[in-house]
Amino acid sequence: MKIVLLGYGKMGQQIEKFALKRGHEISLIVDKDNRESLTAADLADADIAIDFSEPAAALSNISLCFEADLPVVVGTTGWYDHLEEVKSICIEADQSLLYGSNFSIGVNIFFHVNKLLAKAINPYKQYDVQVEEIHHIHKLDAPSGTAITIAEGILGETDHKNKWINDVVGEGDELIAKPEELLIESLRIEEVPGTHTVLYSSEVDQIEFKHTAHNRAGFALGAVVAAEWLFGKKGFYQVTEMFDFNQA
Ligand SMILES: NC(=O)C1=CN([C@@H]2O[C@H](COP(=O)(O)OP(=O)(O)OC[C@H]3O[C@@H](n4cnc5c(N)ncnc54)[C@H](OP(=O)(O)O)[C@@H]3O)[C@@H](O)[C@H]2O)C=CC1
Ligand SMILES: O=C(O)C1=N[C@H](C(=O)O)C[C@H](O)C1
Repeated sequence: MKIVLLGYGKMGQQIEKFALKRGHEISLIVDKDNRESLTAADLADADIAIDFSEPAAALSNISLCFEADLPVVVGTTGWYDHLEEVKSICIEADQSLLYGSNFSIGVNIFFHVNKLLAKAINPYKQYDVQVEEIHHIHKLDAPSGTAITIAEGILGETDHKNKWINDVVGEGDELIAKPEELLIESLRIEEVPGTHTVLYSSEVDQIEFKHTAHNRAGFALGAVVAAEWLFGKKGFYQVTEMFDFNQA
């Protein structure tokens, strides 16, 4: 496939390596030198775009791909307040988009087991639940998209919580969650690629369910595999739809 990379930072550069290894061609890299002048015509020659840019850029990049009739895989997080709006536009305009807060296989298994765990613990009211995410200090959004997906997975299976709230440790006063609120605690530490933990605590014990990314390779390979999966399809998809264990 001829791939356009929208964003050429930490992720864009790793995605390029995996795309080339899997026999694809990078037909255009959009970075700070050409992004202001980019038009739909510049994308005409490509088969698919992969966007790992930044929260404020994702919506305009998606619009440009739709205008160019170009399927797009969106790994950028921090724009999910607009998800329903983008979904409607995508479907009405007969376009193709796949998005995911996390493309690694490990985290997608984690998403699946997280729901099973929440369902199993739901009858036992003595356990309170909290989500913790740790990322590098350059991250622009909080909570992480992955933490939001984890929290939504728990909210779908528990009777004890009705919404998530976010506390960024060290920013302002510490936020104390009400019993019905699911706290997502965000920590920013040096160059951590991404660590997510779900904690169930009772007076007598604690259950910890944790995923630690050692590097960004799993995210980057997953994004290329997602592009291969989306190519030739029409419609609006989430990365979870690529995995058989979610279809049961
Ligand atoms: N879904 C997943 O599996 C994963 C998602 N992510 C998400 O991907 C995004 C990018 O992460 P990461 O690569 O680490 O971040 P980086 O900051 O390293 O890279 C982002 C790049 O996007 C560029 N950029 C800014 N605006 C635009 C634009 N309008 N068009 C194209 N490029 C633009 C930035 O350029 P400049 O610096 O010049 O402004 C920067 O080079 C984040 O939202 C992150 O949360 C990250 C890892 C995994
Ligand atoms: O910004 C990052 O680095 C990451 N972002 C994604 C997120 O917000 O969940 C995925 C991964 O955790 C790394």
